[in-house]
Amino acid sequence: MATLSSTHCRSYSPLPSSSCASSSSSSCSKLGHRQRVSVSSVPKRCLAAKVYCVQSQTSSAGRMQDGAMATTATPIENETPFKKLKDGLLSVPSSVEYNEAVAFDINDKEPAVSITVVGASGDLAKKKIFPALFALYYEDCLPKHFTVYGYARSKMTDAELRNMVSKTLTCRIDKRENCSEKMEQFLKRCFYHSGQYDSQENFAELDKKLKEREGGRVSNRLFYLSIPPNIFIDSVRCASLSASSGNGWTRVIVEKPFGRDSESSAALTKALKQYLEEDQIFRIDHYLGKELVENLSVLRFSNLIFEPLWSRQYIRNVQLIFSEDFGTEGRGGYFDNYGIIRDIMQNHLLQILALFAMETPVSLAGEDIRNEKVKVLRSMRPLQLENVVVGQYKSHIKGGVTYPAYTDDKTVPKDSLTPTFAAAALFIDNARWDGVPFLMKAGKALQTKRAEIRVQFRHVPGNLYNRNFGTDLDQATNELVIRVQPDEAIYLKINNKVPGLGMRLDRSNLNLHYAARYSKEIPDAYERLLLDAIEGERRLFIRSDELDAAWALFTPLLKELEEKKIIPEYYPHGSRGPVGAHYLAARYNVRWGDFGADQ
Ligand SMILES: NC(=O)C1=CN([C@@H]2O[C@H](COP(=O)(O)OP(=O)(O)OC[C@H]3O[C@@H](n4cnc5c(N)ncnc54)[C@H](OP(=O)(O)O)[C@@H]3O)[C@@H](O)[C@H]2O)C=CC1
Ligand SMILES: O=C1O[C@H](COP(=O)(O)O)[C@@H](O)[C@H](O)[C@H]1O
Repeated sequence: MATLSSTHCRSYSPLPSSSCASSSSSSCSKLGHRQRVSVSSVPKRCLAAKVYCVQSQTSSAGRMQDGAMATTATPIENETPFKKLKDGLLSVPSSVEYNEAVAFDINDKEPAVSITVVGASGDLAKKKIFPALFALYYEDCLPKHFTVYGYARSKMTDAELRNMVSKTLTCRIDKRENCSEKMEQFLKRCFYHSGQYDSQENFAELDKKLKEREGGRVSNRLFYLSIPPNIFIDSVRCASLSASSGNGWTRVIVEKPFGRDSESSAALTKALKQYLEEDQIFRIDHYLGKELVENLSVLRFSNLIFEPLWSRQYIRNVQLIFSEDFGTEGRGGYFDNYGIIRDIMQNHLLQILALFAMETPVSLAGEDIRNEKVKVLRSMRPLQLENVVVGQYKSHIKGGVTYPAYTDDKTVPKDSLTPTFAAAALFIDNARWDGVPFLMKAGKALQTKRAEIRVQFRHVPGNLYNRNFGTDLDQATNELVIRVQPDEAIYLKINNKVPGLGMRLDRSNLNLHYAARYSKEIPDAYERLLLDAIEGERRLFIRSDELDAAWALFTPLLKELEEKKIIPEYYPHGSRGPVGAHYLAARYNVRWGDFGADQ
């Protein structure tokens, strides 16, 4: 089994030492019990600093610890339940079914990493989390001594979990060489424990099993809360009190929704912080793990040609577009309580906007980037009802097929007014973006599936070629399109002379089409984010003050929509969405870029 090397999975340079050291020291001071130590086995991104925090065994009861590594760890052979053999290897009790890694070398002091997927029987776990873990394993990106535990109420044996996981492991790795062998090896590292989410006793049983697998090593534990939000707190409480690591770090990935509004989000954060420090909470927004979203900063800050144009001086408007060509199928129950604004705009699109519009961070360190994101979010105007259009899809018959209405879903009330579509104009009141409309559009059951950022530039002043464009000068402005998905691409629409003796201009694309340019597959967002959480890299996770700022923008609007019972504009399933979105854009002299003839 390959170990996690600093260059294998990722080849970016480690963070500057100051960034790691500063984040470590802040968590040290907060807990009070921690001391700083140097250790040899460190996450890759902190190689330069090698500074960790250690929490003594007498730390505040029930609180999980992060950044902790045992300083004077009891020698492994004293703690391990495994029997010592010659050559320094340990054998495993026969009841333990494990792969080659069971033969622990006592000289190998690499920590164990236990990943517990809470809600392992659910949709997200099957669809995204297990496949992402497998892909990381396939790429040799998981730590040497890792174990995956599924935890949920459903009764399942280890074998049944493995069967479930193998059936749903439909990931990008599928067609690769040795996939089935690798899968077999991976599945041997997967186990299951059935328990209630509010039972300390059940989590204590899990803890016991984790300890067996960890074999007396320093244990680092990652809990992924892949469960409905109403059971987040119970699970965190029980995991914290009964199954947090005694000598390593403990981190918790929390899935959205992080509340429904400012109040409920603050209450959730407060409740989580009874058991966790902020730096142990990894609030996931999987859009931040998408390749082209990750690339936004590279595009802006490492190319001279973009950053100087990145302001009101040259940019007319920015469009953030999300559309899906299917409805809420199967998730209507969840969706009806949230709607498209909370499901997509307040998180995914707003996060992209923040990365797009933030000022240059001091460094690439997670806290520096998150500081800039918070600043730009706090410079934004809360959304106004008159700047928003909401819609809901209705049934539509096409080619003899009937596509259902949103309210045809049995888990959705017949009279639901929940928006499945929304368009909004947002504004950032700072020097860089004053007056520039940021238009967002998100919808389900539309004509296409896409997520993209469109940047429309201003007209060329005194353009010598104006007459070649006819009257529609707007058609002649440059547009930069960052196509997040599908078929990732970055292209810039330019005016170009059509070859020939005459002088005819057309619109052509300078096109960076990922599939054509890069032979390497694009990893799934969950792979990147899981690896980040294991490595303690928080850059792509949402900090609580960011979350507060995000909710502050949307909460007044959401309340008004609900209190006034605003009726959505109905649009046919599979259409381009409500026409109201065009009127909204037109009010700001904008045309949606995704509807042009040459999108
Ligand atoms: N599915 C998706 O595509 C996405 C999901 N999310 C978020 O991820 C989290 C998990 O989503 P998903 O997997 O779809 O959720 P599920 O509804 O599939 O729930 C996950 C598991 O939680 C348990 N569970 C479900 N409902 C309850 C309940 N009322 N009380 C106690 N346990 C319950 C079930 O396990 P058991 O009965 O075995 O205990 C279930 O298998 C949610 O917060 C969701 O909002 C975020 C983005 C996308
Ligand atoms: O968070 C969510 O995202 C998905 C879309 O994710 P994608 O990676 O497939 O684009 C969306 O379908 C879902 O409603 C929402 O909760």
